[in-house]
Amino acid sequence: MYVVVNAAQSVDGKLSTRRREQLRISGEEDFDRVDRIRAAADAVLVGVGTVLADDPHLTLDEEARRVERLRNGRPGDPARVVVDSTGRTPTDARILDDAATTYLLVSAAATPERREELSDAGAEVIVAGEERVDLREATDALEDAGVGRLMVEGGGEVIYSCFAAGIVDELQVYVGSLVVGGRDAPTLADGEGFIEAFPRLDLTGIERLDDGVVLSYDVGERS
Ligand SMILES: NC(=O)c1ccc[n+]([C@@H]2O[C@H](COP(=O)([O-])OP(=O)(O)OC[C@H]3O[C@@H](n4cnc5c(N)ncnc54)[C@H](O)[C@@H]3O)[C@@H](O)[C@H]2O)c1
Ligand SMILES: Nc1nc(=O)c(N)c(NC[C@H](O)[C@H](O)[C@H](O)COP(=O)(O)O)[nH]1
Repeated sequence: MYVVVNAAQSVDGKLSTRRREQLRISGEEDFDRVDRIRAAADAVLVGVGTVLADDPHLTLDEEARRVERLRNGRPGDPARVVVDSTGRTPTDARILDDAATTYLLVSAAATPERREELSDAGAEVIVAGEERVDLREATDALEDAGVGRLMVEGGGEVIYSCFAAGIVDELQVYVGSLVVGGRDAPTLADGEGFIEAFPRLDLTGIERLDDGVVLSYDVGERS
């Protein structure tokens, strides 16, 4: 499976404010770029923290659907995926509407009753891991379900875990021209943090978009 991570951050590396409210960092041109990455993916993944904070829909806008998906010969929207150990995704979350298939990656910590409620709400529930979701096992299961290209849209906890699991091939970061600050505001990679063997990146592109810049990287070995 090929995994591309995309996020928008402030110049000081924050994905949102310390209140974890959705913050518009991207401009129109950057949201169009995000749509193109979504369109090229078989599935778009977020953490349950993002679902609870933003209630995202994760579908394509009309233009991207028309131009990108049909051109790739794959009409419709990519699947949506939530990393959600205990199944905290609300059954009325926008991500569980019938606009596209939605996989909920839970762990053994999600009760059978909760798994059933989420299946009844329309989710395809995949169990991987004991406490937290085991991302390697879960992405293998997604690959078996036909997901060859996965876009990870955040948030910071999940992006860190994807790097820690060694599953990221490419990173695209939009750096918006603002300072958010706050030691408790989510950053591009939260989690425990690396203290040795850091993921090393090869810078493959720099592009000015709106008032900010898109940095593109291929992900190399940890060292
Ligand atoms: N600017 C952007 O591009 C962007 C993108 C997405 C989210 N956001 C923002 O990020 C914030 C949410 O990010 P977050 O870091 O709180 O949450 P997150 O979306 O990264 O979800 C993290 C949660 O997922 C669950 N989880 C289960 N297994 C896990 C595993 N193996 N690794 C990591 N998490 C696992 C845990 O409950 C954990 O708390 C919101 O404020 C949202 O607006 C910004
Ligand atoms: N690229 C990008 N720039 C931003 O300025 C911003 N705030 C996000 N945030 C990503 C987060 O995951 C959002 O929840 C989804 O972008 C919402 O997706 P929908 O529009 O509901 O499909 N992403």
